Amino acid sequence: MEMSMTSVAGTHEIKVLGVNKVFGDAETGVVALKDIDLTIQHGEFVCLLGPSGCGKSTLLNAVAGFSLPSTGDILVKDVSVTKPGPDRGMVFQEYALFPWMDVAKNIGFGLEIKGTPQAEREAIVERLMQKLGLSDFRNRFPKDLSGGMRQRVAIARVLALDPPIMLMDEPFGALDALTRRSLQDELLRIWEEERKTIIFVTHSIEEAIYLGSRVVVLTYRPGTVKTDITIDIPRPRDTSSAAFNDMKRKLGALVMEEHQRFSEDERRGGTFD
Ligand SMILES: Nc1ncnc2c1ncn2[C@@H]1O[C@H](COP(=O)(O)OP(=O)(O)OP(=O)(O)O)[C@@H](O)[C@H]1O
Repeated sequence: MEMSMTSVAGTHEIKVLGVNKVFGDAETGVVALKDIDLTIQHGEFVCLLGPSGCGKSTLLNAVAGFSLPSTGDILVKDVSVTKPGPDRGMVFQEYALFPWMDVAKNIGFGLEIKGTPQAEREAIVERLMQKLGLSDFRNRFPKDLSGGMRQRVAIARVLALDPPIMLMDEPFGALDALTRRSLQDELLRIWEEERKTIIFVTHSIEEAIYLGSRVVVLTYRPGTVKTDITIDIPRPRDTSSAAFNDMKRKLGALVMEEHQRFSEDERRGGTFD
């Protein structure tokens, strides 16, 4: 499968402007994010990378509108984010499926709430089940699915609402290596076909380089932008190529610096959790 690097860049979609986030008291609280500025264009695949506690989820949740910045602003298409909205779909690591609904119902649930007519709803669910290889599992319940299948359902459920922006918080973190790679490939295919803007949180340097058109490395507390780098390795990316490994070394050194700060904090019995 030939994949090009071309995304429909040009129009900015998300602007993070001087964002700070403090949990707790302004004086004594945890500064999770400090002076974050980012502009993300339509069609970019941005990976947020960094060790535990550097504020990746905090930043993603702020873009999602789940937890707003203490100061600064986040704009989506020039409109300030104040709450979650249908333009931003979130996929979590923990699947977040409804255990009492089968696969087809889980995928169609958001459409049902939205009042999409049944015939249209069924057509969308059908298309997504085919796209994600779920057709044979349509009547299964989440408890009878593997982790990889559950995550496919979670992705299909977000895609059903067709948000231009997908926010993904370590969605493949709990999967084994082979399942993870096949879901990464499916996500890339969907990104290409559906022209989504994706912000994807990961701990994994290899995953960030494999997926991202851009990788943003955050520093360990307070979370600031340490590096913001375009990944222009041609797709499909060969993880054993020299270019891939050069990038891995470069980003690995940067992430390691932050990981050491995290470890020192941990040794001091630090305040992280
Ligand atoms: N609700 C909260 N109350 C207090 N502190 C919080 C809260 N949420 C996050 N933090 C703190 O903010 C910092 C950033 O947390 P965040 O979860 O965003 O990091 P992360 O990079 O996503 O880490 P991980 O990869 O472990 O999820 C951490 O030090 C964390 O302890």
